[in-house]
Amino acid sequence: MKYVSTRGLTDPVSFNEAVAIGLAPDGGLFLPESLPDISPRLPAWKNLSYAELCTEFLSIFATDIPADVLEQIVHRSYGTFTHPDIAPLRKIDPKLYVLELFHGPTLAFKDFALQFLGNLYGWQCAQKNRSINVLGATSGDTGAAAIHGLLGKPLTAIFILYPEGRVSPLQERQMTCTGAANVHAIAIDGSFDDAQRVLKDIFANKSFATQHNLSAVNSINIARVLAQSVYYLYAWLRLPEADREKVEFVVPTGNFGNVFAGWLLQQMGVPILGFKVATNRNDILHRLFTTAEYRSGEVHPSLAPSMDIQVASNFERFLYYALDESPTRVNAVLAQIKATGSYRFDLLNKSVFSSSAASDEDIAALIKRVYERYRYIVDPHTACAFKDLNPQRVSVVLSTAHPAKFPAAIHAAIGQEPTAPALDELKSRPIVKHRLPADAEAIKAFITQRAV
Ligand SMILES: Cc1ncc(COP(=O)(O)O)c(C=O)c1O
Ligand SMILES: N[C@@H](CCOP(=O)(O)O)C(=O)O
Repeated sequence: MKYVSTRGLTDPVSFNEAVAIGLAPDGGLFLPESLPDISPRLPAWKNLSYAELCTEFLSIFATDIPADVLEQIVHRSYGTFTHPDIAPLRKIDPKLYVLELFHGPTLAFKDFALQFLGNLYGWQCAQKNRSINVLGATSGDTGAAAIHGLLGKPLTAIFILYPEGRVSPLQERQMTCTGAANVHAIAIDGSFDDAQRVLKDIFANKSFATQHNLSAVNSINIARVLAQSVYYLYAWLRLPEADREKVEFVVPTGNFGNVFAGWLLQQMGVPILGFKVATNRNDILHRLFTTAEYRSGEVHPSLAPSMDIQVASNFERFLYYALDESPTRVNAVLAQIKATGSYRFDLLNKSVFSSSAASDEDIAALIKRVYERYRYIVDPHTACAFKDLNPQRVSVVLSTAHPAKFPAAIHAAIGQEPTAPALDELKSRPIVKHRLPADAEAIKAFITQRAV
């Protein structure tokens, strides 16, 4: 299987290369050169464990990794999860399920792909006997999960950019209290969008990226997306047949990586009826799916900080398919958005997406309502997904983070503070972080001094 860039100016590369480079040299995002039809395999996959299913699924894409190596990497990655089902699917109402994605080491859905990616990078480094410098941007959870995926790996340094004051205190502690010398948490002045823009600028500087063997942990990396597709598949296989036919996955959305991973699976023949994009007050994608106009705006802090995003990087991947896999058309649309800040699409009637946007007031009310109705505590991101559920469908809400990561918002809504031992132990550790401007030159100078 080869991987092509959404912008069409990069020669196709193998899975290992696409993972190692992260962002395509032409600034585009890698995608499989063609999507397989996996529908004939579904019956045989029904009773597989999470790790077995993941190995089967990824072996279709990671064709340049030996089968036994892939199997070991996958089993090691999900061995760190605390729930035996890895991604338990809980039925909380006749037409409502919650897919719990927070049983990994950092208590957020990012662990699914980043435990895998960390072990994959470890194998690549050992194979080639070379070091890598991993660069990521985070609004809270990717950074923590990437750091914990790479912690203790030899030949590796990790640089994570996050917006100062705009991640939850415990998310910040997960990134800054590791005590590891190869972890560099960099608080920048600005928003997550600023951090992501700087990151893309740095990756676009080919000589710098090559000189330092820069690798990406954000969902610009195709390994992230494919590893995240697996939990949709796992959940779909566990639904009763009658529910499968009506299922809509409801996905708290920021950078569009999570929901895109599910949509991609549908393109491979898994009969999923729809996807609901649940945003917070930063509702660019909700406006897009309701008005067909993409218009970027300013980012506003919210009670669901990891979704405080206006420039959703994986939207480019969706665009590629929506524009008939034509890089020329993708480039033209991106150029118009860059020049004018907006674009009107005529493609949305083809789409299976619906959407919602939750204000901070909504989030607090939804946490309370879900607790009162189901005795179930959801974190502020997951709460967004409970807004305006479609009564005609069976909803599977993706629970993207453990509520203990956001104790203040939960306490304000229901008067309780959920806890988790992994977070409690961080509270007494010293914070080590660096403050830098959201400026590519400043970050590059910092990386140059500390790269391995
Ligand atoms: C807890 C949580 N929920 C939802 C999201 C949004 O996911 P995505 O950026 O893949 O759309 C994030 C950030 O990625 C997150 O950390
Ligand atoms: N919400 C994310 C933002 C980065 O998203 P990614 O999926 O591209 O890594 C975060 O928690 O950092």
